[in-house]
Amino acid sequence: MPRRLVPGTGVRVEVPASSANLGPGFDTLGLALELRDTVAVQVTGDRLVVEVVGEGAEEVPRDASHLVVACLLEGLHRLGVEPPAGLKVVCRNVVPHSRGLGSSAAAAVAGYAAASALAGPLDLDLVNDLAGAREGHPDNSSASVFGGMTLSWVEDAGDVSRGRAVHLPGAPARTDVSVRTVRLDAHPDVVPVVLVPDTALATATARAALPAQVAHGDAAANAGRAALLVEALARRPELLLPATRDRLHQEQRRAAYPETMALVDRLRAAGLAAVVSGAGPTVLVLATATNLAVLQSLSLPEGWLRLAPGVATTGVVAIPLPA
Ligand SMILES: Nc1ncnc2c1ncn2[C@@H]1O[C@H](COP(=O)(O)OP(=O)(O)O)[C@@H](O)[C@H]1O
Ligand SMILES: N[C@@H](CCOP(=O)(O)O)C(=O)O
Repeated sequence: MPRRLVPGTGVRVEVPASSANLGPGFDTLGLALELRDTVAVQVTGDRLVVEVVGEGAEEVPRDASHLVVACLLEGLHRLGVEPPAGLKVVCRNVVPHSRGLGSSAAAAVAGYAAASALAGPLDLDLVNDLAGAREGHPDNSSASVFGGMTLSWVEDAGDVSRGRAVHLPGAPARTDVSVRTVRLDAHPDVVPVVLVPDTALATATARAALPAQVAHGDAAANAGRAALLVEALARRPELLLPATRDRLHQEQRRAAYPETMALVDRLRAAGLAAVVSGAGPTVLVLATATNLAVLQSLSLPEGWLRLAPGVATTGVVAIPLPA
């Protein structure tokens, strides 16, 4: 028998943006950024009301297909909670959409976290699993869930250690993946700076530009750089420039974001650890106290915005709302 939520029950969720890949850590590494979307959910009378202010307000739907709402309803269903007859969902969006700052992952995390917190204590592992499965790559969503720097991987369906899978009678088939994450603190000298253009690129479009196969040498080179990057980000920021060299995805997507790659090339030539943020077109610079002034002295192309949001050391939080 599904549980029912009492009208008046509510929760406010705050979820950080993320930058994925960080160069060679394709689909694996993420860094949470202190730019937060806020979603307030209240169980009400008889209909769904969705209000949106801020980023994406002109574009996103106001019905059950809204990404936060869809994940919220799916999460409740998986947790054996009857979808309430009425819901008010108020979204205050700060994370730019389709720029490579993990807005869709943040929205999914917000929806699943709200469901989990309404059903009981917030279960971060469950949220990580569901959001990673929905996104199809766990790098952004894990950073939004746990904060800091995250290393995520996916267990195979047959792996006995797959852990937190949820099977409920009547629920849709569970995904055949289980997301695992290790969270690390970035070195305090690392200053993430994002350079955000005024043009959008859907992640799905950028993923479609990737080749189906990669050369063994490129894969081996990336494995080495990704391993080095963990050490550079956590303990030795002076190694960030070589550690952020990628051979698996950035060059392969150059045609999808030529201005982004031109900027990455220019910044790297100036000694800055610049990479494409996620699937672009934003550029992420992992600056340090020693080279921040160089970055600040460089001009940006017309229409680009420079932000230094800082690392979000905490991930998603859920705060109960008074009835
Ligand atoms: N806060 C949000 N609320 C509703 N939908 C969102 C939200 N954030 C992102 N989306 C959806 O996700 C799309 C962007 O996802 P995606 O292409 O993966 O880019 P990003 O790099 O920003 O995650 C938006 O066009 C919108 O459909
Ligand atoms: N690993 C993914 C990351 C996508 O990040 P987003 O912020 O652009 O959604 C990829 O590179 O495709």
